[in-house]
Amino acid sequence: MPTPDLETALTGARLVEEAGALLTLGEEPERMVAHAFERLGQLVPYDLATVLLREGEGLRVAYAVGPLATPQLSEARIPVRGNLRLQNALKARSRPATFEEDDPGEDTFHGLLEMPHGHSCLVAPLRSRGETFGLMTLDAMVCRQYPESVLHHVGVFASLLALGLKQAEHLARLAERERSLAEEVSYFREVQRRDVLQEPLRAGSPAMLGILDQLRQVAATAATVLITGETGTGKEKVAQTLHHLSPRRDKPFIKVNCSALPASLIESELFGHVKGAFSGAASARKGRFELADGGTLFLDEIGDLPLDLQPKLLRAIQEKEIDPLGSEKSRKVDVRLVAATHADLRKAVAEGRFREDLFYRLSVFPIHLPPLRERPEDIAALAEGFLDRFARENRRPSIRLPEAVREQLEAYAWPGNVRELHNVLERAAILSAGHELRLPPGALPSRSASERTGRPLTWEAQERAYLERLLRHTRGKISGVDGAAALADLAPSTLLSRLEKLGLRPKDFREA
Ligand SMILES: Nc1ncnc2c1ncn2[C@@H]1O[C@H](COP(=O)(O)OP(=O)(O)OP(=O)(O)O)[C@@H](O)[C@H]1O
Repeated sequence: MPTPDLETALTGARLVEEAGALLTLGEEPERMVAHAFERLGQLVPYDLATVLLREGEGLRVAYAVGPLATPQLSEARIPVRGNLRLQNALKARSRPATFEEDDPGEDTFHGLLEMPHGHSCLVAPLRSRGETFGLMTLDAMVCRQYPESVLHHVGVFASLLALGLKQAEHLARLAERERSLAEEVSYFREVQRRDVLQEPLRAGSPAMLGILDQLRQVAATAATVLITGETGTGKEKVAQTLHHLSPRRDKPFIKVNCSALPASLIESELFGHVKGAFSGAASARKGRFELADGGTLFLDEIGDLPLDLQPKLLRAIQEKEIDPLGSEKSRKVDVRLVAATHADLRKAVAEGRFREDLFYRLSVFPIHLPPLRERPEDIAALAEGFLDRFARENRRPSIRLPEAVREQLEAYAWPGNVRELHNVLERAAILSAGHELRLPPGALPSRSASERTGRPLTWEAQERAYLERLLRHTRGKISGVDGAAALADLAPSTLLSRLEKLGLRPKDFREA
């Protein structure tokens, strides 16, 4: 028959063994603490068991279990100042201690719980790497519940509990870090994918060649650049080119479209947020400013940036510092800012929709992209670039741009600018079977004279335009009284040979 002391020692050893197993299971911390304390209760009964973690000058109730664990206790703050027992327990070399609470002022949960005079308490330090990061406490309503003999086992239990808590904390931090890294990696993959498709800026007109010169000069500096121009004129292309010409080319080029995001999201998208900054912010997130650190941040449609965010952007540019949402600390960022807009920012300033100070700060180096109709000399270079890319991407032999088609393209007004040119050429390339580009009928919607450039068409382009209209009118019919030859007052064979010379096929107009 074991003596009571021996029995306590055996139960203690078993308990510590079991608690050790529970605390290294890698369970979610709440469950782990609850399970471990349940085992401990078999050796040292309690009405309240808690884990108190150091926070600022005091302690915070992180976990509380047992019949006395009221909701009021959870997350409650416990002052340490003026409480000698807690101060001693938190000292570097403190050991688990038991005492009877006779001075209500010394009571750990004073003001939170009503405990009888002289009830039993036990406090043990929680340590990691030599630092006491918290305390574990046991309280029982009755007197003399905790004999000195259990202190050793409670001490070993507390060490295991400390290890378990720290492990849980590290695992959570790792998981969070992994999640945020995965997000960054997928973001950069996307950016890189776009960069791989990156094509050089094409220029043939004096205006664009001049802009290219300006880009080379300003690229070397850190100056903010404002690019203006109609939609589709190549503002983003120019911003990318600036980045590639600059010493920042190996760092990220990050784009934010200020009009694509709801106003409520732009702030956190640009500047990031800390965990819990707003409901739904389950974890911290880096903003685009930080993602662009060392590189270039391209703010497209800057005219749509909400007025109340404009001072924050101004501060980011001037102080090179950002304040993530919910954070008390500013962060330094080294970002080259390029902004673009199709809107008239001066007008927006005059109407009070855009801050004047921000406008001046952004337009240190303005670049205006003229509409494509004002620089037809770019069209051949652009078209050849698009056709090369199309052939490469589709593994097709290269497609030539016939002179007559080029002239037609140059005579068109391009309301959608370079983007429209790209789309028209892509469609034409798909429909052209041979090595020469053929514009399908109706590829360039005809516009009223006032919408055109005013530049007279060449003879050939004029002839093509006429013949296309003619064939559309007769739905590809050549002979007969209502055929195209009769209407044009030409012999059918003459008409056919002209059509052939221009690469026009009557059958293309039949279904049109
Ligand atoms: N000079 C150029 N050389 C080669 N490609 C160009 C050039 N200008 C524009 N592009 C191409 O034309 C398309 C439209 O250009 P981009 O997206 O840069 O225009 P944008 O002015 O930023 O348009 P938006 O105002 O609608 O955002 C893109 O595919 C772009 O790569």
